[in-house]
Amino acid sequence: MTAPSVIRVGTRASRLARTQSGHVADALAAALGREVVLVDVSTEGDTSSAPLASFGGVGVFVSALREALLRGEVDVAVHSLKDLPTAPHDGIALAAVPTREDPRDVVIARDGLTLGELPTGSRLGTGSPRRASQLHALGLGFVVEGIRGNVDTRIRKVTDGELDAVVLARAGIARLGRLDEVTEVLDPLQMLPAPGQGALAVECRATDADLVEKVRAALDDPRTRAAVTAERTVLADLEAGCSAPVGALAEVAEGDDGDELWLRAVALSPDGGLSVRRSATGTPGDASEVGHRLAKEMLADGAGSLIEEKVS
Ligand SMILES: NCc1[nH]cc(CCC(=O)O)c1CC(=O)O
Repeated sequence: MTAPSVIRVGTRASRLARTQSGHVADALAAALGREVVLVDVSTEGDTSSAPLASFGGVGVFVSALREALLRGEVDVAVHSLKDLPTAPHDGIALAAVPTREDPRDVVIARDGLTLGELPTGSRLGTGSPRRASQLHALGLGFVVEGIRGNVDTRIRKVTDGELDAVVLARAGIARLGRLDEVTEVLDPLQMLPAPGQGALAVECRATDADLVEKVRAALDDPRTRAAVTAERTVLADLEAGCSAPVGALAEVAEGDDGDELWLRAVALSPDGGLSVRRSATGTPGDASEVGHRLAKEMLADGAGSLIEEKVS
């Protein structure tokens, strides 16, 4: 028998992606006792500063890594789970969903301010329609400006005085070691995170059954997997029925009869003036069923028409 070969972990080249992939690589090396190396895979999303929507949305970050995986250039691909399209990809297995970071969004504002302390007319940066509509929904008269670029670039817009605040995922800030700059952690009651936020997706070629099994055994957290399954099921069903911004968060907690899953979701009109907000409970084993049930209820309650209700 030949010695086990090196495991190549593909990563985007941004500091956040390299940090995330580095953690996964270290954990794999420790669990499997194999040599693991990081391989940079550059994507159009990293090299272009054009609006994401103009070249296929956040899916561009994912597809370059998946292509490298399918071409056999890398053996494992690490993504931010919230960037993954909801439809499964042929030939790609979601080998592991590691334990999630805190999924909440945070504010980094000038002068240590919170959202409630920022004056009317403050300029807030976010490229996310979900964050923009939930910020508008607070009714505080914020001016929301579209921004993109990596996390460090976004924070610099506040430091440079170009913006009063930015809203970002706490998980990314934590992974970059910049939590001390956070001025407020947003309660999901006001700002429901993106489905899958704070979680990673570790993918392998589906044909690599042995590696899929080893990666799963080493890194998968069934509670996180159940939570993100529920969230992404809501997103997929709502995407099919409406194109409004969607937030969703599932939490798994120990109950009297085993683990319980609690799912909350919101769909909003772009100006935040209208929203459908619902919750549902079930068990982690029924994660998809809970998601389907909640989405069905939201669509029945008008989530599908939010986008048309846009007020000029
Ligand atoms: N939108 C891009 C993106 N994809 C994943 C993260 C952060 C890490 C995560 O949510 O897992 C970010 C930055 C952000 O939204 O602040």
